[in-house]
Amino acid sequence: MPSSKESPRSALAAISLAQQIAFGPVLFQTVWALRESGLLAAIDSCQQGMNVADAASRTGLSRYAVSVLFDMAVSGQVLARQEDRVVLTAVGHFLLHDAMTRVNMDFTQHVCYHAMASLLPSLQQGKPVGLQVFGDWPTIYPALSQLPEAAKHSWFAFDHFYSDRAFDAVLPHILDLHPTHLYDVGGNTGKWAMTCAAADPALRVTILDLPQQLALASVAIQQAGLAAQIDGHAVDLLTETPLPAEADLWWMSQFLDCFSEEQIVSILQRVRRSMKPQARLAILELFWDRQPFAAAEFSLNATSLYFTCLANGNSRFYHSAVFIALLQQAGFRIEQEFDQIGRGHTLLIVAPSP
Ligand SMILES: C[S@@+](CC[C@H](N)C(=O)[O-])C[C@H]1O[C@@H](n2cnc3c(N)ncnc32)[C@H](O)[C@@H]1O
Repeated sequence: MPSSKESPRSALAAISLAQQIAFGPVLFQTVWALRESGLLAAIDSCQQGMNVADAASRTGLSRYAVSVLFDMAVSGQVLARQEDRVVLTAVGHFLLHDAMTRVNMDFTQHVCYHAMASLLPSLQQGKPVGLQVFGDWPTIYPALSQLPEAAKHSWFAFDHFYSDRAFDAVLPHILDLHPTHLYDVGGNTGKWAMTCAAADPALRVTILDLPQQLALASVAIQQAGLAAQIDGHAVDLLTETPLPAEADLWWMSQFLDCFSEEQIVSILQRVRRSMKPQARLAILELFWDRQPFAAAEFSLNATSLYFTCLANGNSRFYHSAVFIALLQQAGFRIEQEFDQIGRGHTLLIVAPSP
């Protein structure tokens, strides 16, 4: 995949990439069918590769079905032909075995695929028109607990895949601040709250989130036996409801990217007004400009369009300079900054400006 800084070198390479884009959804569904039918795994298990007849008898698919899948997958460089057999290419190997690729494909198929056909009207109207695939909701957040099972599972797996890996890496930085009461703003299913509570039994954690999310989180917290340390505060951060003011550390992980620039400034200004003078705000975010790999930048920019089409119509993964300017506009200054936490996250420790 060329990065945003490279273009295909020749006209032939460029028109070839253009065809891959033109038929991109077809290749995606081909790989999905290969994976879900068990064909990718079956081919992987045969050292000598697999021919059409063997593949048909292993999967119950017709020879016709196997042959069209094989031909497309060879053209898409997922499979390679060796005489009358096919083997997995390196791309096919990652499509089958790589956990990140699987989580991304599941999210694309179960959450985004049908909705993305409404990208243009979503952009034109500034609303997540694609969300209508799942029902009549203003944003995806109050709908999360009621999505169809496959979409719900894939949404949470996608969200957790990235934040879980960052949580372990970021925990020592947070414990270094010696918080006594932490507000986990947009705490979702309570994973971070539970990670912190388990790491420091003296720490109190309050999750601030929409009531629907708190209901999901409280079940997990009860099950983990951490209800004495973790409580919840139901709040819609997009309303002017007063915020609690007890915490010495406010925490926002993959939260502010759920909002537009104006909403981010408004939320941060309200948090700043509620913060105790010595309190700090820790922000864990993904910035597309701080990714070391072109594929990571590509994935973040693709996910921004999920925000456009399905989440709320006006949010995105930001360029770090844009985001930092919003922090400053809301009256915060950066005290500490750590890049490459987990899978491409950045941790910002910020304080209210004097
Ligand atoms: C992308 S999830 C991040 C979850 C978690 N912090 C993590 O790092 O995995 C965003 C969270 O923000 C919450 N949220 C979205 N809009 C909100 C609002 N207007 N008020 C309060 N919470 C909101 C959602 O319910 C969800 O739990």
